[in-house]
Amino acid sequence: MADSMIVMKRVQKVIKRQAIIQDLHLAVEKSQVVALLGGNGAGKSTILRMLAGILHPNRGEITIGGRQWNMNRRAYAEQIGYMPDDFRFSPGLTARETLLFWAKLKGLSKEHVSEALVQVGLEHTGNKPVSSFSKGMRQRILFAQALLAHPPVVLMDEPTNGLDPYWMESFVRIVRQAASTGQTILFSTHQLQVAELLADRVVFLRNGAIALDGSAQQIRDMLGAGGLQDAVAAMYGISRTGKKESP
Ligand SMILES: Nc1ncnc2c1ncn2[C@@H]1O[C@H](COP(=O)(O)OP(=O)(O)OP(=O)(O)O)[C@@H](O)[C@H]1O
Repeated sequence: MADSMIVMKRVQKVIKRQAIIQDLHLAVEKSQVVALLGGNGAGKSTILRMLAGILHPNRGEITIGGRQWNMNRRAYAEQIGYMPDDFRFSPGLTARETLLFWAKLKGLSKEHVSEALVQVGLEHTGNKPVSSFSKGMRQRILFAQALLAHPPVVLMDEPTNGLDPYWMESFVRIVRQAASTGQTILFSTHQLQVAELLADRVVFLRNGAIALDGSAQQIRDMLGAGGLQDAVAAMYGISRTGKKESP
C-alpha cells in the first residue's frame, strides 16, 4: 500500500452532518484501471472530488504519487487530470479556445491542444463554439482536458455518459493506451459493460463504503454469476427481471 499511486486511508467525509464516506481504505497501483461502481448517491463523485483536491476529507489521509494535497498543493495537482461529471463551459469559446485556456493554466503549448483535439476526434470542429456541441462532444472536450498534460493519474467522473458506440470504443482504446504507458486511471460509471471491458479492477460502493472489490472475473467467481450484471443483481438482491427478491 505504501508504494501505491493512489492511497486513501481511513477517509471520512461529512456533508451537512451526514457521513457520506465512511472509513474508506483504497489503494490503486500504478497503471491500474479501476472502475468505481455503485447506485445513485453511493459516494463515487465525492471520492473523485476528494482525490482531485476539490473536497477535503474530515478525517483520514489521501496520498497521490506519495504527495499530500495539504503539503504542496501544486505538486499534488500537477499529477492529476480530472474529468468532472458536469461542467459549465464558457458559452462564447470554441473547443480549441477552451482547451487552450486549460493548456495555459498547465503551462502547455498549442501543440498539446492540437494533439488532444485529434485524439478525441474534434480536429475539424475545434473552431466551433462549445455551445453548439452535443453532450457527447462536450464529454470528449473534458476527456481531452483530463489527458492534456499526460498526468500520472487520471480521474474521471462518468466519462462515457453520452458517448456514441464509436466513441465508446475509442474511449476504451485511449484509456488502455494511457494505462500501457504507465498512467493510473480511476473512473466512475453506471455502465457495467464499460467496467467489464476496461477495468482491471472493479470497486462497488454502497452508502459510502466499499461493498465489493476485485477483478470482474473474481467478482463473477465470488458471486457465482454469469456476468457482472448478474453479479451486481445478486449483490443487491435483484432478480433478472429487475424486481427486488423477497429476503
Ligand atoms: N453538496 C452537497 N450537499 C448535500 N449532500 C451532498 C452534497 N454533495 C453530495 N451529497 C450527498 O452525498 C451522497 C453521495 O453523493 P455522490 O455525488 O458522491 O454520489 P454518486 O455515487 O456520485 O451518485 P450518482 O451516481 O448519482 O452520481 C449523496 O447522498 C448526495 O446527496
